Amino acid sequence: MIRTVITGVTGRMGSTLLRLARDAEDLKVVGATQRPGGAAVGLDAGLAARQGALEVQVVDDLGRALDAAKADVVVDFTSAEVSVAHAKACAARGVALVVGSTGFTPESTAALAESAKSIPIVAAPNMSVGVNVVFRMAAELARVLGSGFDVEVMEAHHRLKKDAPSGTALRLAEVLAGALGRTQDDLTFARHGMVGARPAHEIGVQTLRGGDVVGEHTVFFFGEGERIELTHRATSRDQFGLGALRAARWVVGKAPGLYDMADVLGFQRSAS
Ligand SMILES: NC(=O)C1=CN([C@@H]2O[C@H](COP(=O)(O)OP(=O)(O)OC[C@H]3O[C@@H](n4cnc5c(N)ncnc54)[C@H](OP(=O)(O)O)[C@@H]3O)[C@@H](O)[C@H]2O)C=CC1
Ligand SMILES: O=C(O)C1=N[C@H](C(=O)O)C[C@H](O)C1
Repeated sequence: MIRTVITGVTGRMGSTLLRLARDAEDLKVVGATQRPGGAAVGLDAGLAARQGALEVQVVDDLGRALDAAKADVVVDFTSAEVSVAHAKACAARGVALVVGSTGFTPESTAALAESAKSIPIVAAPNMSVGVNVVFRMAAELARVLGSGFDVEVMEAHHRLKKDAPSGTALRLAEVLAGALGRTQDDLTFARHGMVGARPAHEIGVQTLRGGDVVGEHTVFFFGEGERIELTHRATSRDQFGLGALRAARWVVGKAPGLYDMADVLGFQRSAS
């Protein structure tokens, strides 16, 4: 049994993860957290996530949850800032970590990498198998099509999403830039006013927000007289959750390092 702690259990992903983990035969949920002052603190985690009772009490501090339960792994979908603090709590106790949070800055990424010097961490902006295949397909298309096609990324998410563009769209843009020999400086995140003709080197990233959209990403390759669109549509959060639990099984017992879903899926080996 892999002893698992889920953070942010009343969140959209936290409650999804709790349901999927309790249904998994090889995982045991031994801890659950919510932010300090959250209404679920002190309640049964299953009931707090609007599911059946689990007999695990929600606590407001990951360190305390880890001290109370001998955990193998923490699965964390909260926010970048909170995930950095959670990584420190895991590093102090030698517990492996899976991070799905997005909105990382270069500073928070560096802080996560610091914790990954003492524990194995899988961090990925999108844990679905489909999206990770799309990353590879997008890079391949960009390489094959080359500079004759204008590349744009568009993402759509529900109205409650806090960060923009999505972590997935940012990763797509980085992957495309890498494949085309371009850099972060070539990414354009908004256009408004007299912006002039589109420079060939640009990679545009556009954000839509509304309703209950789970997550949609399209890469457009606009050519002369033709275009290619590569789209992934998530219609359920379960694929993110199942991917995260696959990462949780994989990461336990690995050497310290910062890993990606590509490592989990066997696409590459790139601990840093
Ligand atoms: N990698 C992937 O595949 C995916 C990544 N994501 C990312 O995961 C993150 C969460 O998304 P989502 O579930 O939709 O967001 P939610 O806002 O629904 O969930 C986040 C939860 O974390 C809780 N939280 C905040 N601070 C703490 C803390 N200190 N300790 C414990 N819990 C805390 C929040 O509580 P409260 O609301 O009370 O503040 C909330 O319940 C986002 O960054 C999102 O982009 C989402 C889907 C897939
Ligand atoms: O916040 C979300 O909902 C999602 N966030 C991730 C992102 O920012 O890429 C992944 C997924 O699309 C859902």
